[in-house]
Amino acid sequence: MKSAVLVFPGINRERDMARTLRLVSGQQPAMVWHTEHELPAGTDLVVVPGGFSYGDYLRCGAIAARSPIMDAVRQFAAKGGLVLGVCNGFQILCESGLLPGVLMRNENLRFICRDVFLKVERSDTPFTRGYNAGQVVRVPVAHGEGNYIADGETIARLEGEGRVIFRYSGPDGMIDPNWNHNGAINAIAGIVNDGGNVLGMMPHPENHVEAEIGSTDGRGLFAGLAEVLKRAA
Ligand SMILES: NC(=O)CC[C@H](N)C(=O)O
Repeated sequence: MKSAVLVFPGINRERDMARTLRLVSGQQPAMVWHTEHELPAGTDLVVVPGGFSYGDYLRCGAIAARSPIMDAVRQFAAKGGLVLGVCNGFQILCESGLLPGVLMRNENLRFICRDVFLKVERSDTPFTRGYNAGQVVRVPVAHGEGNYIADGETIARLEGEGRVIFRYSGPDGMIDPNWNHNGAINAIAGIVNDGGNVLGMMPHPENHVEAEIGSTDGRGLFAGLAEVLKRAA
């Protein structure tokens, strides 16, 4: 698995992501600075990590989305390359037009940092092969702007085409406003683009991959990706 982790000023989760990618795939990812115009040759997975790019000024991810490297990511994605965006990475993918919709301030206007439950809606994507459809996983969130929204037509299309991959749920998989900590429409926690090769999600699966840290529930996402890419190689 030849992965590339993008790095922008203010990003702070890139090392957590790189560590997880190395742990699960055995291969060290390339760290790619935002001013680069090209991805390393042979890249088969681009990861846009979490953090506070440009101090969240304007709107989370809005400035990073205009970085030179994002043109290369757009070209990579247009050819079917796999792109994963986590938290600020999800915000950057929305702001760069790679995913529809936008992440607004959390409904309670507070920064929320805690574990949440996620229902995995589909297991037949390259990102969720390590899970079963309907499985509930526990992963952390840490965001101030995780409240996903899009216009009605876009939401209907995402739902109709099965592109909502993760939803905030209760531990039993129940979708209920009480478990939707940020107020996202339809409890949406993660979506894919129309090609199914770009995934954005607010929670941080990279932080729950080791039993010593309390949970390995995030591991399935990376293990599934590593398996898909090993098979393709
Ligand atoms: N952990 C993160 O990536 C946070 C994203 C963004 N800075 C927010 O607060 O919403």
